[in-house]
Amino acid sequence: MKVSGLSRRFGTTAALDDVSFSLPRGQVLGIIGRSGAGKSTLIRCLNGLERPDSGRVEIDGRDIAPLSESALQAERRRIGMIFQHFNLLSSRTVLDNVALPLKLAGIAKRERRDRAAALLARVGLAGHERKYPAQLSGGQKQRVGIARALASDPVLLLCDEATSALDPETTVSILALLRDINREFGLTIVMITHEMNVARRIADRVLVMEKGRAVEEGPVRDVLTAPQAEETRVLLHAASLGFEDGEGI
Ligand SMILES: Nc1ncnc2c1ncn2[C@@H]1O[C@H](COP(=O)(O)OP(=O)(O)OP(=O)(O)O)[C@@H](O)[C@H]1O
Repeated sequence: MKVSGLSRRFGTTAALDDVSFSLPRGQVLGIIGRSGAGKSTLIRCLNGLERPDSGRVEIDGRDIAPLSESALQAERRRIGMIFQHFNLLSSRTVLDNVALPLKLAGIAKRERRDRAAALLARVGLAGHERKYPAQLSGGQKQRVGIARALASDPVLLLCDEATSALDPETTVSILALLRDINREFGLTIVMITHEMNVARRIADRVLVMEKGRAVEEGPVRDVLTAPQAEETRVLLHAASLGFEDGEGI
């Protein structure tokens, strides 16, 4: 994936200001920044929900920024997404939640049920197929979210604060699952988080955002051990104090 010169303004606010980075296929990128830094706007540009004012978003060599709405919809099928609050359909069973993207893609019932069941087994939820989301723990709900995101066989998985609603132990198990899936499927993952410790556990590379700008980008080890930007040092300091709610620092 390659992002170049991405900018997006809302009135006088530069939510994204000339952001560029690239990520080799199969790697995990952690995007870190405080509240308001531009992380959500960036991830929305990566899945085409937000149109940038300028710049390119190349996924598998194709710029998605200028695509028509219908072309974008097709492109979005290759991009999986998981969310902080899971976004599951409460009136559908776990199996149906995972099978839904396959239904929308026109896959026959038998096949989509088989594939959904296999994905649920892969994320550790065999035996839970007929339950409803309300009967699951937060970590189990996120496992359903991950299975659903994988259903359409994506080339890119976007994670929007995917562990922020989970307790520390569950966070560790979800990050481990995402790391396993990254390795097993060679899936490229972009994860936005306000927690340095989340990036530390899973990312190959880290991008630090501040006020719409990418102030630092590099291999996770370099960024953690020899931070170049003041904002990176502030975020690392907050993490070392075990105090990572971006509102407070
Ligand atoms: N639709 C919008 N209309 C107006 N301003 C917006 C809009 N979306 C984002 N902004 C502004 O752009 C800036 C970046 O917001 P963004 O939500 O991308 O940051 P963030 O890093 O994701 O923050 P958080 O961690 O709180 O979600 C903020 O100043 C925000 O107020």
